[in-house]
Amino acid sequence: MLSLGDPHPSTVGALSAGGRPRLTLFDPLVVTERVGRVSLVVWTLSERQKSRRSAGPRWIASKALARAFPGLVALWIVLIGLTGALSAAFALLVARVVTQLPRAVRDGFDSLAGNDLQSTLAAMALVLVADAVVSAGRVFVQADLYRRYEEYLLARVMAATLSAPGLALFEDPTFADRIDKTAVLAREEPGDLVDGLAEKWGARVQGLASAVLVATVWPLAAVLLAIVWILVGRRLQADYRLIEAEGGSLAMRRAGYLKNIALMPTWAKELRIFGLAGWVADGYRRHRSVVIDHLATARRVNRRDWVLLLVAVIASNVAVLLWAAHAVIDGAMSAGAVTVLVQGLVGVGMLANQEGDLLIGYGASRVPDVIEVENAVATLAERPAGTIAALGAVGTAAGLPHREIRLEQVTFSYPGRDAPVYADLDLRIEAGQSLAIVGLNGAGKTTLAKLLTGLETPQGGRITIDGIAVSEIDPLSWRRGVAAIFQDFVHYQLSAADNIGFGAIEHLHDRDASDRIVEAASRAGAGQLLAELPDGPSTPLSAGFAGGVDLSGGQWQRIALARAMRAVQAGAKLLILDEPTAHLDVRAEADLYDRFLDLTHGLTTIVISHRFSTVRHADRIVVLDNGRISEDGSHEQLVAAGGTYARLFSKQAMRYTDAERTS
Ligand SMILES: Nc1ncnc2c1ncn2[C@@H]1O[C@H](COP(=O)(O)OP(=O)(O)OP(=O)(O)O)[C@@H](O)[C@H]1O
Repeated sequence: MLSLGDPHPSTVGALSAGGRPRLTLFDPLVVTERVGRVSLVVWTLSERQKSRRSAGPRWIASKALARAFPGLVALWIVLIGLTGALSAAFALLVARVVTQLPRAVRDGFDSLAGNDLQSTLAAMALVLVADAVVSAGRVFVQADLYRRYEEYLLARVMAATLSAPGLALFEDPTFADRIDKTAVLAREEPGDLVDGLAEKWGARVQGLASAVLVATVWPLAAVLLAIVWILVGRRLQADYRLIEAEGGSLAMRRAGYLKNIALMPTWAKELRIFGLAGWVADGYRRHRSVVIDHLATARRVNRRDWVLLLVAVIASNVAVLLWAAHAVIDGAMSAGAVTVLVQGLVGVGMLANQEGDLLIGYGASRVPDVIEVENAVATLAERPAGTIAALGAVGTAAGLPHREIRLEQVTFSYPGRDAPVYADLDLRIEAGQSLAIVGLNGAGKTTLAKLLTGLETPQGGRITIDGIAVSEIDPLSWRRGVAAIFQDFVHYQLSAADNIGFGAIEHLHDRDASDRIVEAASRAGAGQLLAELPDGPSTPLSAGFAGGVDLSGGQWQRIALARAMRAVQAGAKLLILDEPTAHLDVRAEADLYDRFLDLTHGLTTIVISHRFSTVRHADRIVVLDNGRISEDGSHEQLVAAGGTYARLFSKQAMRYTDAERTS
């Protein structure tokens, strides 16, 4: 234990039995402290209550960090603690030098006092070396923890969102918001939590070490200063958290969204055409200013507290210094004790440091959402018992359907929507046949495709494939047997080969993969397109990449069809195409359908389309109207029936004839 020479007896002597300074000069402060004590306690409790309410994410994130890397976190805490201890030790040694130096100068450096001084200087050198080593270790461990924590969290985010078995999670407004937030995490720096914690706890340890220094001279002063600075810190923290709680973070998100609109090339066309640039810039400024206003409001609302706290800080520091000066004049306090006291006074203010809090809040803000999404995914992923039994010894859905797909009394509503898309829908789709689904916008055509692929689960009734309920089939196994291209298919900013090869990802690196991709492309009418790309199938499909090209809507559609064809090559037996020819010109569409029967021979195909030139090729057509099947039959049968189909068909046919006449 390092001692300070002999400041203590005199210091202790400066205190009365009750621990109160005997100097009457400080009585007003003590009185003020007593008068204010009750209100300060009440205020502290209410602040604690407030901060506890918003401390959730911080606590959850810190717990996640500690659980993920217990060893590294323990080492990091020890190093932070050591930094504080070493700085306190250094301050004590400085005070010791101040005490020993005059005696050593008086008696000479070979004297006993000189030897004492030399030992103290050697100890200081040791502390400095130890501090350098500990600080370097801390920086290293912290950087490592930062990187590992980010990787760990991003892996959790990706695992959680990617393992969601269907779309239910994305379509539930509560979870859609959460998923949005977790996705944002990938672009942020969640590791800031580590830096924030280091900053916050580093400051606390330093402040505490300084308070201990003050306490070695005057314990009551240490307690008083610590309380005042902690209250200042709490006020600062409450102000920052007020911004978060009262819409500051929402405004930040909105500002971030507008910033993305302004900077993303995909938005560039609309921004210019509709003249939205000014609106975006204004909105961005407005939302940013909300954050600043919140801060200003918080400061205004708490002005009285701030004045009180400032007075308390100044008064307590001045009081302690005056008391020290008085004690020195009285000869009751040594130079060493004064040195310790002054160093402690400066450092104890670190207890109010809240810089880390913002970083912690920033780094931790999304973690509860990640956990919520994980929990929701885990609940959704629980499959009913009997999955394997239902599929028999094979245990796979590949190759199905052999017989039929059947929807029995299917009821389905989207979360947050009152009206069901389907109520008691019955439909039997014969295996090996082509079925076209038509209907007005919003009739439920795409929803049907989502239900058949198991992306959505009906709330009532059941969907069976050869008698096995889709809900009982492993979704991965089922989807491997389905080739589906939705209206909003993904334009992967990757090579054309990857865009097509993703139809059978498990064969992407097969030796004959390139040949199969070229074959799938030519079956989908994209052979020439592929051949004309600057670098053939290896060409990136985005001008944003070196050597890349942008495709037209129709060209993208051919690539998507080629992707479906690649899945069919790999064994998919159900082909679902949602508006497959919407972007194709009339000739390309006719060309595709000339070969369509050939391409889809033996497959169960479901085509959703508004184009009757596409639809009429199907073996069977059903008309969806308000979630019900209103007409069912072949093109000829439905035209002859003279219902909705016939009416819509003749309207479209007339439009085409008019268009042909005028062209
Ligand atoms: N994710 C969703 N969340 C809530 N409602 C949805 C969602 N997707 C679709 N809907 C609603 O469900 C109904 C059926 O939509 P669906 O996309 O199946 O229609 P559609 O017949 O394919 O329409 P379109 O011809 O315009 O593509 C519509 O009323 C639509 O607003």
